[in-house]
Amino acid sequence: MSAVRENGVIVAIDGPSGAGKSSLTKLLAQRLGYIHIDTGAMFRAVALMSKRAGIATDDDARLAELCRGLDVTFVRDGASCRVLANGEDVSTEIRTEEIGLLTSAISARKPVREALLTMQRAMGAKGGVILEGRDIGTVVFPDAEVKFFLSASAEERGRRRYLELAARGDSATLEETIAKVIQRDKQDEGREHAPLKQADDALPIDSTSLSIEEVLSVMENAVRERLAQGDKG
Ligand SMILES: Nc1ncnc2c1ncn2[C@@H]1O[C@H](COP(=O)(O)OP(=O)(O)O)[C@@H](O)[C@H]1O
Ligand SMILES: Nc1ccn([C@H]2C[C@H](O)[C@@H](COP(=O)(O)OP(=O)(O)O)O2)c(=O)n1
Repeated sequence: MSAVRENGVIVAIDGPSGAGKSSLTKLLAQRLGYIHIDTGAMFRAVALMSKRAGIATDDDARLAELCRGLDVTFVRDGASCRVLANGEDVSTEIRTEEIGLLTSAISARKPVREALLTMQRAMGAKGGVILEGRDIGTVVFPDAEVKFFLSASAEERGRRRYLELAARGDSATLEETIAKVIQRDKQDEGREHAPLKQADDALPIDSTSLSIEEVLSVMENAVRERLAQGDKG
């Protein structure tokens, strides 16, 4: 394991859709005073911009060009965090189910992964960060000091998404939502470049029957233990 970096350790949180990555990353970052990097939001921003530009999901040349001209940044807004694509606040627009599925397809393309990999490494290099995504512990920061692989059953993840959608007034059924979660798992696990998979040295957490508080406590303890080891780790 590498020594603790300038601003603290790097924490990697990977796992499938609906496992609780975003919620836990946000809470853990608050507890530790760390920066939260939602890499899914970065891929979502690319997907949104590609849709607006009418780029086909397999047009690697145009996707590469799009990524070259795209700057994705995060700005804090009270307790929440806004996502800016070339300065435009796209936080709400990137969160639809349609963009979620498109993102899953776009994020399988090599030029998109390469462009965002460079951005993510630059954002996290000094430590004091938590990155959440699919390939943080395996590809982006294989030397991250603390790695979690957060999962839950597809039924439970679908149920959580369904509740979120219903609260937003969306009419999707529970069955449809579970089916979409399973479809996204297949796409994310089956792709050639940086597929979703658990790093060998990640701590697996199955949140199916754990509360958010319980998961947070496991994660916080693991990070604090690593910090207490300091440079000896
Ligand atoms: N352990 C948990 N128990 C119950 N609900 C949870 C748990 N973890 C997350 N949730 C809820 O599930 C939904 C999806 O969580 P989210 O953090 O967006 O997952 P991900 O980022 O992995 O897709 C949210 O509504 C969140 O509040
Ligand atoms: N590091 C990452 C993060 C997300 N992705 C892809 C795979 C996912 O299907 C989409 C959307 O990810 P996001 O984390 O925003 O999705 P959920 O909130 O888990 O539903 O992006 C990726 O390939 N690599």
